[in-house]
Amino acid sequence: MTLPRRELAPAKLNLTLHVTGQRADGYHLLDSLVVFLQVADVVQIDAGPLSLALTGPFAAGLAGDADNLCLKAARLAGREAAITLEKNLPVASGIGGGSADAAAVLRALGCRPEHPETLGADVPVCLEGRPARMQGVGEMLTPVPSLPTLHLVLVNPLQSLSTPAVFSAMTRRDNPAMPDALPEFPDTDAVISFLDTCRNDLQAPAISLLPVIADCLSALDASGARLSRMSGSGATCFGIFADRDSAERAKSRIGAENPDWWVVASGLASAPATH
Ligand SMILES: C[C@@](CO)(OP(=O)(O)O)[C@H](O)COP(=O)(O)OP(=O)(O)OC[C@H]1O[C@@H](n2ccc(N)nc2=O)[C@H](O)[C@@H]1O
Ligand SMILES: Nc1ncnc2c1ncn2[C@@H]1O[C@H](COP(=O)(O)OP(=O)(O)O)[C@@H](O)[C@H]1O
Repeated sequence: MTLPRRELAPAKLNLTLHVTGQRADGYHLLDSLVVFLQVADVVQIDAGPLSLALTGPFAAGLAGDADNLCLKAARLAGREAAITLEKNLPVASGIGGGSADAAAVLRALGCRPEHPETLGADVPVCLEGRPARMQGVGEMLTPVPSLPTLHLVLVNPLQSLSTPAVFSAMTRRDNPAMPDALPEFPDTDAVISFLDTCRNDLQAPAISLLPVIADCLSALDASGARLSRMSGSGATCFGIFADRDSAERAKSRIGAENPDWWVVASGLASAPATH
């Protein structure tokens, strides 16, 4: 391994998130179409004893403590590493930043642990870094038909929401799964037609706890999104736009009208080079 080594930690987006049941241990069974975005944290690994330095706009949202998922990942890999994390993604926001960071550290260290899910339910899918259907509690991954270029805008109100609290606020836990076979996605219309038949079952409970999420979705709709939805347990919402220009215009408009929100335009990430 040549050092320093730099690895992107792309944001994870749940285009769909069906909650289909609950295990005896309380964890919920999911059926989710997951993609990865160009917007990303960045992990750098240098030689040295295990340490973590934080930079970037959301560094202050994280204590650089032993619980950081970057350090947990290096410990799981059994490796010493001086890690620098550029934190560009808002923390605890439904786009898997912590899981993405852990996966990026494992990729940078060339480590494929047997049980990456011990770091978090989203770590296995982030380690793959490719669009996937994610089932079980995150451990069952199936590759999905290739996706067209998507023009997305992400909106987060920068108010925190606890993942366990959102799961607890669900009124129904045995919702229908996605169809057994996913369709082909030749273009954006095909993606949107399919997504229109799907849901994020955590969206309504998240809005009941944090009503501003409904305002994020309305802002995306009012700015021309062809589809808007929440990702993960929130609070980040995404809109799919017809082309790059309309996505950029929507980003500028929503950002100008809501200066306290995090608003970015992003396409899909390419799959990680190192694997
Ligand atoms: C909901 C999802 C969907 O992709 O995304 P995020 O909102 O985190 O981005 C993930 O499954 C989250 O995965 P992750 O963030 O790794 O969850 P964990 O830290 O393992 O779990 C946090 C807590 O959420 C609840 N939890 C989580 C996952 C799951 N399938 N069922 C649950 O009930 C449990 O109470 C658990 O203790
Ligand atoms: N490197 C990290 N980046 C983000 N969160 C982290 C990290 N390490 C630990 N955490 C903790 O993990 C939790 C989940 O954060 P994150 O993965 O960003 O959100 P989500 O699971 O909603 O997608 C947060 O409460 C945070 O304190």
